[in-house]
Amino acid sequence: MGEAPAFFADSLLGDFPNGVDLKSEGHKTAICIGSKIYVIGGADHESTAVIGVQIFEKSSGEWINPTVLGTKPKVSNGHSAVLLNGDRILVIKGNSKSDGCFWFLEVGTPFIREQEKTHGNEVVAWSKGVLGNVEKPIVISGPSGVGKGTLISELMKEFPSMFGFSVSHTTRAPREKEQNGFHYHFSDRSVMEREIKDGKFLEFASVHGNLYGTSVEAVEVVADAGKRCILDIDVQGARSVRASSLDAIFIFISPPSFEELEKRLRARATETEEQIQKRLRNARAELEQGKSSGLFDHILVNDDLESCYENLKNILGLTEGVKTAHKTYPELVDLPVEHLVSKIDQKILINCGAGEYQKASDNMYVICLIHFLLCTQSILEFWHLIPLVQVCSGLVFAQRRGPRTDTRTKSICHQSFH
Ligand SMILES: Nc1ncnc2c1ncn2[C@@H]1O[C@H](COP(=O)(O)OP(=O)(O)OP(=O)(O)O)[C@@H](O)[C@H]1O
Ligand SMILES: Nc1nc2c(ncn2[C@@H]2O[C@H](COP(=O)(O)O)[C@@H](O)[C@H]2O)c(=O)[nH]1
Repeated sequence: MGEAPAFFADSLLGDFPNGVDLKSEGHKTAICIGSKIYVIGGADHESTAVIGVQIFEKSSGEWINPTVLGTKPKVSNGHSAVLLNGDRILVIKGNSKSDGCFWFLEVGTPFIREQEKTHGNEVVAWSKGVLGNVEKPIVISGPSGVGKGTLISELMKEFPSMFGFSVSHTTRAPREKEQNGFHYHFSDRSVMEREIKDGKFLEFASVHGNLYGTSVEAVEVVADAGKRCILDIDVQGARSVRASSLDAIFIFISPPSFEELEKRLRARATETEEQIQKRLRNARAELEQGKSSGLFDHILVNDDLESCYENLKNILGLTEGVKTAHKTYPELVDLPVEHLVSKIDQKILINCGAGEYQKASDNMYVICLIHFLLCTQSILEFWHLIPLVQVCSGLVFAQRRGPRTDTRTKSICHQSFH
């Protein structure tokens, strides 16, 4: 439990407007959700370089230091906060460029509740907002044993509130530590065949003698959680997704050599010798298709795990200093520390105040909150355009980050497979 001055706690027990700026406390903001008050600002209890979060429990009068997941925003000399949908807080840092000032603090979503079970403590999660980018799902393919799952785990560990894994269905038997509903939905062949006929799957394929498939629901569950979806599927599945309406980024993971692939598959010790032979035979075909089909936007060679992971983050625009491609919206603006924020439906109005020779509207911005949608680009453009009609200067905002890449622009990081 944390400590706070008694007069501060007393002021939180009274009525106050959500998002109130507690200037006397060093520009902390307070957001009340049920019996909890989230106080944002000041230094984090672990590092003075990042914005801190504390929870004041009104019923007991206690302060809680939550487990804070995700990349935390650096401290600033002022911010505003507005509650979205009861379980997410939008934090707007003042005195910073508009591409670095929008942050989400997730506080009561299903993801957070799940994490609280694991941590046995209150949990909150930060994620950075990005202007004008639509987050496409990420399809990761490559031969068995190349390290797809390892790379995806790294990504989920570093950005827990940003990405969600699409849990596939399979008819293969579970491995020792695999959990139904988490690693896969393990299914009987007859049941899965019927569900395929019923149109339940976005894609499916027979892989190494078993059926594997991505249900539409698996992708929707991730989208509903406001996260960017990651699919770990084979090349046949990637081709089907490419042909579907799901607009995704396609990444092929290649091994440094065939010998290394075999070594990894054997060292994992999850397959019988017969299965290993089958997977290696299929790997040759997958490597050919991965290199030649023009299906993949990016090919990454997973030689050294750390550098491959860095390359993956570069592609996804997650490395500091990397510019994401094709940012079409809008020009960057400097948001002052003093600004007023209000929320109307899915739009956030930011009033930065008028200068001496300006109209009030000259310094008004509108953010349209766009969640990742399982739909075509044109519908997203439509969403973009609606708020721009009525405002003087358009700031369009997509929750969570992700580069807008040219589809089929091929980048090959590291050396190609030999
Ligand atoms: N760069 C690397 N260097 C050495 N070992 C690695 C590297 N990347 C992953 N591994 C190891 O290789 C093995 C296979 O990795 P992983 O299970 O992630 O492969 P995969 O592509 O997901 O396989 P599958 O398609 O069968 O699920 C694991 O034991 C993992 O620890
Ligand atoms: N087409 C699909 N392929 C999938 C799906 N889920 C996993 N996979 C691929 O299967 C192999 C083997 O996986 P393993 O867990 O048995 O080692 C691997 O290449 C996966 O990418 C899916 O839903 N559709």
